Amino acid sequence: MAIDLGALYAPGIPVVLLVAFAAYTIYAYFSDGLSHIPGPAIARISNLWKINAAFHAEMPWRNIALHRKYGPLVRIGHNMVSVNDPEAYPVINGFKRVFRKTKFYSTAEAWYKGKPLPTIITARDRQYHSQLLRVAGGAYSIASGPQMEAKMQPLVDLLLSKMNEFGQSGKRPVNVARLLAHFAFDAMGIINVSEPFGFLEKDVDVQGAIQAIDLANTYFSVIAQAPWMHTFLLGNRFAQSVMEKQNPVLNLALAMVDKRLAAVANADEEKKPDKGGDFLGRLLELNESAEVSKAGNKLRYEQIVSLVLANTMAGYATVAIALRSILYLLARHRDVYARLQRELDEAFASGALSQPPNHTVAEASKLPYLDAVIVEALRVHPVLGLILEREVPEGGAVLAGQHVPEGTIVGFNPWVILHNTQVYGEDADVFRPERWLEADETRLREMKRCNITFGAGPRTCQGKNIGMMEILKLMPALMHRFDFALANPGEEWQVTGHWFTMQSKMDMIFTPRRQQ
Ligand code: HEM
Repeated sequence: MAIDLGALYAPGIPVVLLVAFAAYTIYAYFSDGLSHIPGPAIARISNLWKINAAFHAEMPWRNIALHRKYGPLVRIGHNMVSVNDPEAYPVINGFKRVFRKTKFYSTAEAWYKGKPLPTIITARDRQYHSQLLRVAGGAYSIASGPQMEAKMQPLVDLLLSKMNEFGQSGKRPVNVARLLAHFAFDAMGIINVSEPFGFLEKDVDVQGAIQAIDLANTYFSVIAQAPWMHTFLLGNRFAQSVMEKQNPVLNLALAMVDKRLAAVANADEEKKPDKGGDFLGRLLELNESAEVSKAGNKLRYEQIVSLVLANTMAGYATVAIALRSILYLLARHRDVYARLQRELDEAFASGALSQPPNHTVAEASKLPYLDAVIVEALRVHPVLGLILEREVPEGGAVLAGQHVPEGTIVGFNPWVILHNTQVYGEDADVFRPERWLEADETRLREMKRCNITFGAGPRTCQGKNIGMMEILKLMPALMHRFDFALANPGEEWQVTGHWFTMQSKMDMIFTPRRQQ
């Protein structure tokens, strides 16, 4: 009699699968030593929760909701804990016991000559990062000085004239999200090499760089939730042999560096490009200094390119997002708008702000309500929407009273901590600049301590002063020249909850306030 092998094995296969699944679940649940930390069931055994949240571009809001349900520590993936406790802040972001960045960041690296090119933002190795920072640190400070402010002025003027031109003096809606992206990208050309790329002037996405960053933002936000996936997709020699040469942002960075190096090499002493006048000039100058050589920190060509590349990506996206938030939130909150307008008008009338277009960043930074509006807009809508991942070092750590083993991925999502109701009040989700002016001393100190708009600790933002310079240069001039309002006030803007929390669908009408 023939034996039907299929019939014999058929009931066995589901049982084997079930047992294997149960064994994996128990292993995954306990193996990372985090079973005492609460979180959604799926996040306790896999990375599916966070991949799903990133895939749907909803990480900021889902991450906030989890903390409101489970408390200050939430397990959001295998071996990963999201933190929302101000006391854990100095532990994770301290200078003494550094929690290094995770592989999450490596997936954002461009490739150059067949290898990933770590930047000052993505670098995980402490020594490598320190070398970049030791040389470049000085270049970030000079780029926000008065010389740079003067170089930025024509770009501000151009933006205002484009708002008027495209809006036909207040008669047509303007795609302001696009204009601000063009402004912010050109601003990085000025910061790096004193020259805009031409986004604003020509109203084009130069070399498709903005589209490339948008695509990279989507890819990175999802894939970085399980970095091993990157190796099988774009993080390998085969994919990069096709893609490397077609990376428009890398190509822009290479072109900036090559052009400057050629100018330096060819010009006679008197015609040499203004050395300290922009980021790259100052960087090259510092890199040639005896001090840098003596300390063995001299940067190689590709490291210089990586710094210019990092600035271009980070500086464009963050400032574009910040400016969009400020404009949109002002347009939505007319009482705030009116109060800010009064402050600016009085400042122009009294001379506290010089007459446009000559007001300075130093003058604008003294206006309390303008400052509160900017800080509050960046708090309500942080530019980064994912966790700033860090690895718990040897010996583990105590976070929110719980032991977390070494090797665990931990971190703060700016959206979570900046919407923390214990720190910012029960109305933490509301845009209310007054909270920064009304808070008593203790509360204000805590609000500032938890303000990770620009990151924190050893990996804090190097371009903060540059970003603030752009915002403070633009906002008073814009509000002096135009009244602005949403073209479609009945519709919400669109926000992408990825790494860069990009916004769109916020067209506005810009009505000239004075005779031009
Ligand atoms: C409103 C504007 C900006 C905001 C809100 C912002 C925010 C941030 C945040 C949150 C981080 C930390 C990221 C992390 O821990 O993973 C960061 C890092 C960084 N940002 Fe910015 N940024 C802004 C503008 C800029 C500009 C204009 C530049 C360049 C000119 C820049 C260059 C950098 C660099 C180089 C780092 C990495 C620092 C390091 O790891 O050593 N940022 N930024």
